[in-house]
Amino acid sequence: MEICRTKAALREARARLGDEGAQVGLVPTMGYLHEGHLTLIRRAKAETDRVVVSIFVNPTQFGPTEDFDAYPRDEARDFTLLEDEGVDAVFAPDPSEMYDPEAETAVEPTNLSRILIGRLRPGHFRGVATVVTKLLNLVQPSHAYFGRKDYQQLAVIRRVVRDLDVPVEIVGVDIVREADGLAMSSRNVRLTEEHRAAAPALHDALQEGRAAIEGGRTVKSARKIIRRVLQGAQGGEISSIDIRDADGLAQVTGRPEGPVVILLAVRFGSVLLIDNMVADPREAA
Ligand SMILES: Nc1ncnc2c1ncn2[C@@H]1O[C@H](COP(=O)(O)OP(=O)(O)OP(=O)(O)O)[C@@H](O)[C@H]1O
Ligand SMILES: CC(C)(CO)[C@@H](O)C(=O)[O-]
Ligand code: BAL
Repeated sequence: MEICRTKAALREARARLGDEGAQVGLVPTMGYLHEGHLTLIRRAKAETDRVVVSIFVNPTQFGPTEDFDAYPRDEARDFTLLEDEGVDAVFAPDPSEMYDPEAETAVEPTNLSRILIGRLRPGHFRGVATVVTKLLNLVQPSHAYFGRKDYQQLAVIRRVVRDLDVPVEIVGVDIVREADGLAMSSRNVRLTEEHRAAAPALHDALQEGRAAIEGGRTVKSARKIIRRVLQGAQGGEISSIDIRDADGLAQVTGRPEGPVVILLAVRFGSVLLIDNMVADPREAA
């Protein structure tokens, strides 16, 4: 596995990997890898000839009071895991390598990046869209893999690629969960024992919300049910409960007629957990 610290080293590795028209899969991550990340990597391995993983805790997607410094990191362990998965190259640059201090260009879908998580984390999706665009330009993959756990992020990236004619196939991968339903996330290690025990309430609430929508309830009624379940989570502070059109994330009211996505954000101490689930009333029993 080639370890690339600079953009120049990455471009050289990419040229070698892409010989004879090989298809290249890119899996962008912020490291501290878990089974969710490994599932993305295995999918990339199955669908492409060569796999590049990036590990970069991107400072520009964190707000000034957010957890950039506290974000968990363990590069040595990550490299071992990637080696074991048969990854061909890893890109792990310092922020100073990634960003020219004089850069003045950014990428941001104007509407999609300002709703939902974009309201909770102003500037977040501008940071994500810009760094992902840079990674796509550097690696020039045929396919790039993203988790559905970050549902809005996936929508933002699809929008960017479509609007800017980026020649890549974006692949969404289902959420990988712990046995008790909690969505895997690098930030889960920062939960206290009490908060960790309460956190599966997000998954419980999503399941109840989905059952309500698929049972013909209105959005308002489903939100009420979800709120009640989340209020039982000791130490959890509800940041947002949203039920939106599953494709474009437009607002939905009344009784949904097509697929919707239920999006939750709950704060436990300084850790913001997010999760989501699609509900389709046409699946009603
Ligand atoms: N449980 C999961 N199931 C599927 N994909 C996941 C899961 N967790 C993360 N991913 C995906 O892995 C990629 C890298 O995510 P990232 O490195 O931010 O990990 P993370 O666990 O989401 O961390 P955090 O949410 O704490 O920032 C993203 O595309 C993300 O959606
Ligand atoms: C896509 C990403 C690697 C961009 O920094 C990040 O937002 C993440 O890990 O989901
Ligand atoms: N996986 C989302 C990255 C972030 O929370 O910044």
